[in-house]
Order: sequence, then structure tokens, then C-alpha cells
Amino acid sequence: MADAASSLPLLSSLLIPLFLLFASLSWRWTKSVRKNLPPSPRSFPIIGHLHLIAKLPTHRALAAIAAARGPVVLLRLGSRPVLLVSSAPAAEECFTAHDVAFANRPNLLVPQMLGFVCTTMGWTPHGPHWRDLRRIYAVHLLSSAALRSSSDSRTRAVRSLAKALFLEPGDSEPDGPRRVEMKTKFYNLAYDVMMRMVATALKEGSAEERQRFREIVQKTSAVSGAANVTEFFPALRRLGWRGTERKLARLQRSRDALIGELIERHRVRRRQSGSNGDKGRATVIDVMLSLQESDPGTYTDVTIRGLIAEILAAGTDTSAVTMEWAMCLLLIHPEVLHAARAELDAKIGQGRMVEEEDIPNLAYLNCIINETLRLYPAVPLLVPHESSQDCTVGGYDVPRGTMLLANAWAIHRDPNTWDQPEEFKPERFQCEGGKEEAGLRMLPFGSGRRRCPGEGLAMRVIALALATLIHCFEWDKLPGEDVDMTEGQGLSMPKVKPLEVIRWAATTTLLSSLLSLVLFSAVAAVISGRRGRRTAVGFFHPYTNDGGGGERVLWCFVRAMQEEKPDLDCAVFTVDDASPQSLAARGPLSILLSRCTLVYYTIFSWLYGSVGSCAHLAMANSSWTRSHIDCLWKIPQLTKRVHRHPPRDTSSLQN
Ligand code: HEM
Repeated sequence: MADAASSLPLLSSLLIPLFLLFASLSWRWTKSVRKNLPPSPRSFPIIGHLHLIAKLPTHRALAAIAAARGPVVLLRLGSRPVLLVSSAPAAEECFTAHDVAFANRPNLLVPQMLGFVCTTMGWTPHGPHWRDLRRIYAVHLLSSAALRSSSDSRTRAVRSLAKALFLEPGDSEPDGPRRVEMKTKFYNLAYDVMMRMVATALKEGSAEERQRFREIVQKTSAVSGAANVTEFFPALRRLGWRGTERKLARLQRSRDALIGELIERHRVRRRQSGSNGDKGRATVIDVMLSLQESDPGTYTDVTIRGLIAEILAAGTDTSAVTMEWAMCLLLIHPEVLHAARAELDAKIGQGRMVEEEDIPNLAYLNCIINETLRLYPAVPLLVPHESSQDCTVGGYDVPRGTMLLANAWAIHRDPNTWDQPEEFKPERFQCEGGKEEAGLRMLPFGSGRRRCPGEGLAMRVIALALATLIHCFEWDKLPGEDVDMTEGQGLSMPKVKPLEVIRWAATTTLLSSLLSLVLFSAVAAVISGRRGRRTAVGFFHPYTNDGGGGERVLWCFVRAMQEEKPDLDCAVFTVDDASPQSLAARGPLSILLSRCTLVYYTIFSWLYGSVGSCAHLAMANSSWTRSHIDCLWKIPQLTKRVHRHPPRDTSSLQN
């Protein structure tokens, strides 16, 4: 009896915790049973629904689940509960009524390792640090004023792509068509734009730097988001599954070294020059370093490195894949390409190249970009969100700690909200009052608090690049081949087969503008060397009024000069009669005068030939001019024929 009494406290100290544990578990179980959770397909133990997203690209696999189960579905991917949302009304609930509840990001491996322990804006939890970063983006980096002041550097990047395309010789003859791989070109352009915004000047050998960064971005995108199994089994991380953590650590090291070098270059330059380094244009690094000087506690080195890595990673791939998809769609739909060119010809004309300020006036081009983003959103599942409190979506209970995947790709193709959703019809954005009216049926940049802050920048870059390429070149599919539109896997939706196209010779626009640019630089150099004097520039250009292409180039050039130097006097020498009859009517000269003229022309043509032979590039707008230049300058390999539309008949003048 005494024994039994003494063992009672021991028994109760064992039983009470057991009872409490049981009570807590059964309470949780009944609570979850009572919950009205969203529908869910049949799942397997441990892996949950992971097998359902194993084969297709994730956005397509998730769209198939939604088609069978409805627009609000609860999945279990490994150990993570995931709310899958695939309709505009459901997305609207998440990003308006419950925007604060879903403003968090899940704690994933990739941002832990590559997002500076989740301290970059894209991955940091919703809170004061996120608000600080958002303010830096909104006020200092991507405000309208900041974008306006960096517009020049974007224009230069786009024009240097146009120039490079122009200078590449044709495949079989110098002026003929050329097969061009566009994926790399678009990537390089987007990278150059972001890099020019971030840092002062591209370093010597920056092509190698660009390539290093490209590999990092591509590998990061490939292991990010829902495609990475280790994100759903934290235990696998610890077991070193497929060496993911090791691979990420390698990526992190090489990326940090690259960005570290970039910041150090700026620090040195700032120390040397005592200011921005590049007068007049403050780059992101300059802005951040000067903020750091005034508040080193907030703007730490880690914050600056994270911000730079984020801009380069978030802005480059997304913009590049959108340009690539848009170009594919234009090649598949030549009538849309023609309509876009007609708009450019009508609004810009043939005498100059597109500027960023023209973009708002190019309504049809903007519709093309919106329609591209609808069918091929660069981030098809947005960036995952996570609920920080219980809420209801579509009438279902969603527990706190659930990851949210909004399938923008499926929402953009929902037949309940879009007419002929699989068709490429840019006009739909004109008829329906544009993207704004589409509301949350269109969310390529996300919505709510965590909406992409780079939308304005991205739209400018994509529009300027596409407009320039359409305006200046003729494009075609590869002969006898269809454009492959297979989508790949990754956080940003890549095209599996890089786009290859046929590029035809440039139009007059490019000829005029490039020629103006070259001539302008030469004359500007002369002028700046003779500052202080009242300067006049003379143009010797006989028969300027006779309908050839030359006068367009001349007037573009005179205009460019006068815009740049309004005080400059420009004198144009021309003659106002240029028919065979008018030339013949000049009458015979005396024999002596004819001989003198001949000597004069011989000497002049020799001088003209020697100067011309030093040219780096010659552009001729007709076969007649080309043969003339070939004969006198003798640089056929550097002379390019540029096609004008419509071609002009000069044969009568050659009689
Ligand atoms: C076509 C180009 C682009 C597309 C399609 C795109 C799309 C997106 C999407 C879908 C999100 C996630 C929104 C959400 O979670 O609901 C996002 C976030 C973000 N984007 Fe973009 N983006 C593009 C270009 C850019 C550019 C150029 C930058 C910066 C220079 C940028 C910086 C960011 C950042 C920092 C975030 C995280 C925002 C936050 O979590 O608060 N993006 N973007």
C-alpha cells in the first residue's frame, strides 16, 4: 500500500503530460477537420502532390490541376501546404482583401543562400526592412525622374545593338540576309541596360563579366521556385540532396566576387574624383554609396550588394525573355509585324530613330507587348507569397503559414475571362481599354504590396528595343522552319530553343541616323576644338533636291546639328537642276578650261579616294553609289549597301 502510494506521483507526472499532448493533438485535429479547407487532389504520403508537377513545366502542370479541381486548390508539396490560385477573382481576393496577410515570402533555400539570407527586397519578410528597401527603389532608383535621367544610357545600349546587327555581313553576300541568334542578343542588351544603370561604365573585357553573370542568373533561375524539390523537404537539404546547397554556395561565391569588384571600382573612383565619378549621371552604386556615407547603419555593404544583385538578376532575364517571346510572336504573325512597322512609319517617319519619349504614342506596339506578357508572362507563377495569418479565399479557410502560388500563366489564358485566350490578338488591349481595364486578369508584374517595382523600367526597355528593331530592319523566320514555342522550366519562363531569325538589310532610318551620328561626331569634334569663334559649317551637296536618298541624310544631319548647337550657322551648297537634260544643257567648255577641269577632278578624286580609304565604314544607299565608292575609295569589304523603300531609279541620270 505504501509502495502504491509512493508510485502515484511518478505515475501522475508521466500521465499528465501524455494527457496534455493527446488533448492538444486531438484539439488540433478536430480544428483542422472543422476547417473548410480548399479542395485537394489525392496525395501520397511524404511527397504529397509533388508527383503531379514532376513532368510538365510547373505552370502547365498546376494549370492542369486547376482545370480538374477549380480555381482555389490546396496542395501539399512535400512538407509545405500550398494554396494554388488560378482565377482572376481568387487572385483579386489574395492581393486586395488579404494583401497584408499574403505579403510575406516563404523561407526558401535559394533566397537564404543567394538573397543575402533573405535580406533583399524580393525575399525579405514584410516589415520595416522591406519598407526601407521599397522606398529606396521608389525614391532613388526607379522613380520617374530617375528613369528619365537614365534614358540616354538605355538609348545608347539599344542603338549599339542596332549598329552591331547592321555591321554583321550577310551570310552569302555582304549586303544580303543573315541568320542571327537573338536570345543572346536580347540577354546582352538587357544586361547592358541594367549594368549601365547600376555602374558607371562597362569595364574593358565586360563581355566576359557579362557571360559570368549570365551563367549565374540562369543557374539561379533554374533552381529557384517551385521547380526545386529541396524547397519542399528541408530534411533533404541536410542530406545534401543532389548537391543543391553546394551548387548554390558556389553560385553565391562567384556572384559576390563579381559584385564586390564592381562596388570596389566605384569606391576607388569616388575616392579619386571626390564625387560621382561620372559627372551628371548618378548610378545605383553612386546613390547607394552616398546614402551609406550619411547613414552607414541602414545602408550597409550587405544591403548594397543585395540590391545590385537583385536589380541585375530580376531585371535582366525577365526583360530578355519577354523580348524574345515578342519577337517569336511577331514572326509567326507577319500581319502584326507589318501593322507595327506601319505605326512606326506613321508616327516616327523614316528620318530618325525611335526615342524613349515616343513610346507612349506607339499604342499598337504597347498592345503587342501586353499581349506577349499575357501569353508568355516572364514569371508565370509570380514569386511565392506566404500567409502570416489565417484567412479565407474563395470561401475556403487558408491557415497561416501556407505558401501562395498565383498561376498568372493560367489566369491569362482563362476562357471564362478572355475571348479566344490562346490567340495572339494585340488589338484586344485596344478594344478593352488597355491593360488597366483588364484588372487582375493581367498580372505579369504581380499585384498588391509586393508588385514588381521594375515594371516602368522593363516596359521602357522592351518597347524601345522592339520598336528600334522593327523600325530599322526587316525580319523573317528561318526558311522552311516554324518558330519553336516550347516553354522551359525556371522562375522566369525561358524559351527552350533559342530564337534564330533572318535579318535583312537595314532600312533608310538606320542609314540616315547612323550616318548622321558618325558625321555629327566628326563635326562636333572639330567645333569643340575651335570654341570661342563664331562657327559656320558648310555642306557641299549638289543636286540635293532631286529625289535621291542623300537629301534625307543631309537634312537629318543638319537638323541634328542645329538641335545640338542652335547658334551654329549651317550653309548648304546645292544646285536646283538635276535632269540629264539640265546637265547636258550646261554646254561645252573651251578645250583649255576642260583640260584644267580634268586635272582638277583628277587631283580631287585622288584626295577624295585617299581620305575615303581611311573610313571604318561606308554606307551606300544605292548600287550606283556603291560602285562609285568602290571605284574611288577601294574598300569594298567595309562598304555596306543599305536598301531604301521604295528603291529609286537612277539609271536615267547615268546616261
Ligand atoms: C519583363 C520584366 C519583368 C517582369 C515580368 C517582372 C515580374 C515580376 C513579378 C511577377 C514579381 C513578383 C510579384 C509578386 O510577388 O506578386 C516581381 C518582383 C520583383 N521585381 Fe520584377 N519583373 C520584371 C522586371 C524587373 C526589373 C527590371 C526590376 C528591377 C530593376 C525588377 C525588380 C523586382 C523586385 C525587386 C521584385 C520584388 C518585389 C517585392 O518583393 O517587394 N523586376 N517582378
